[in-house]
Amino acid sequence: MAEQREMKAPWHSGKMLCVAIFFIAAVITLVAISVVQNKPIQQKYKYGIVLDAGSSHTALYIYEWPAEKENNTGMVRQRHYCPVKGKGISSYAHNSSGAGLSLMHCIEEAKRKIDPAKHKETPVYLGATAGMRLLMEQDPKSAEKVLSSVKDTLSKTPFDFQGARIITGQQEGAFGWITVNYLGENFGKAAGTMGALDLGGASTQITFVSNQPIESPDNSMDFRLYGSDYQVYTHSFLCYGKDQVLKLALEKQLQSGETLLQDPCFHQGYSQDKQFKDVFDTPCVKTINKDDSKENFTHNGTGDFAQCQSSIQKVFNFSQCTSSRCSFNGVYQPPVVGTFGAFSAYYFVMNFLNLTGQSLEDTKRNLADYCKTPWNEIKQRYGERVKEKYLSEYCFSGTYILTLLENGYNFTEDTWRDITFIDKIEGSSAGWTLGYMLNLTNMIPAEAPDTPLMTHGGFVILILFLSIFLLVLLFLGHRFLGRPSCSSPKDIV
Ligand SMILES: O=P(O)(O)OP(=O)(O)OP(=O)(O)OC[C@H]1O[C@@H](n2cnc3c(O)ncnc32)[C@H](O)[C@@H]1O
Ligand SMILES: [Ca+2]
Repeated sequence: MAEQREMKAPWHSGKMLCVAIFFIAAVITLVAISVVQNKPIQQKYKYGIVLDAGSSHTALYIYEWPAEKENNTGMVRQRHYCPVKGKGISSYAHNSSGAGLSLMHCIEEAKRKIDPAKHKETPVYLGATAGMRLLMEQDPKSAEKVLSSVKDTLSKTPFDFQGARIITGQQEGAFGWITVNYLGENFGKAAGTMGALDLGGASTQITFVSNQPIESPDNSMDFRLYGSDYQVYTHSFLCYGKDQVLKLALEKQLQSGETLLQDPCFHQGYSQDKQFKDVFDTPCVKTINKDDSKENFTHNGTGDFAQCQSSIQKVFNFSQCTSSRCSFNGVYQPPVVGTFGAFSAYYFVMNFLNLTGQSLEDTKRNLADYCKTPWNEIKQRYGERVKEKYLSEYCFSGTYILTLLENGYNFTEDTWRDITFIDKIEGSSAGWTLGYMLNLTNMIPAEAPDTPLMTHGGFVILILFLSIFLLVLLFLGHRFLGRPSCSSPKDIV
């Protein structure tokens, strides 16, 4: 017995040491595997640049996303925004080289914002919208020259230039819809998608998933995104952006050949001399100035919301419709359904007027009060912080937005509550640019990406659990079998 006891002590401590070493080695190995396999030590980011060459101005957006997760919904975020100084590229029709030059400041900013090691692999796209569509209609040679100028500038940057083109109204609407639903992480979810309302300077888009079959193929787009099928209704109204509609409304009031215009959409006390050519010199205005002996007219305000609304209604044609139902100008539109995000000028204007989140009735009452306010008072209240041109036009723009939504698209007191005026979602601007880039970089899969079997945290817990289980197993083995598992044969005598 004494001999046996003497033999057991060294074997016992040797075995315990052996078990401990085995356990520690197992934990280290498994945790190392978990770190290497389940989570990269350093997140690698990728970047993409889109220039939105709008009718009123150009803006550069930088997007970034973690390289390993580029197919997951909601991973791409806006990293930087740079507004180009001056007007949109279509304003360079008579000085085309200026169009490319105007982008340089934002390109330099992008070079500083993106790691130089990533410049070569960063795609850059330019998409032009309604301003260039109109210029292409009016003066195609100048439009081509402007496009060449921006292509020339962008191809000389260190980035991977992928093209500068005029996008269609359908694309503009559809990519805006993709952007808001990608950022809202609505794809592949049972709750459904959000419609998109974009109001620019020269065109406006409405895009949503209808609950009825779409009667007109021109207004229908099919997508399969993240494992779900979507049939989207979309329409872009060229000339119904807020700058062009202002011209249409002035044209209607100037038709009598008057040189004094009493405009209910501008504040009482507002008075400016304006040139006829600023109203008539656009392909959106089909009539010509009948009396070209006069260059100027005086634009006075009378500040009357109800009269302003009737004057704006005249720019819509509600009488002809060859489909079962129309919005305006004979364009087919199914009834609006679901929630809507309204961005760009919808947001700028309604946010300034403090008219977001109110009922349709309250919105109208408050806008009527605003329009009634004399111009002097408006200037005193806001003149310091808002550009005078924008300030003078908010009554007109707000009334146009209400008329377009209520009389144009047929939103009612009820469905008005489904509209949210939005600027950004999770820090990224609502607009077509993100959806455009996601599409061109193939970052929206048709099927839902495979979900990882387990989260990183879950994996580490599993490893720890397995380690403890191993330890218990070894302990029980020692206790009941009484055999050392890693001693040398010499020890077991
Ligand atoms: O889509 P298109 O029609 O090509 O035009 P855009 O892209 O240039 O149009 P934006 O959405 O940038 O702007 C829409 C309009 O809102 C105007 N705008 C921009 N900022 C504004 C602000 O703070 N307040 C009022 N209006 C503003 C701008 O001049 C345009 O007339
Ligand atoms: Ca736009």
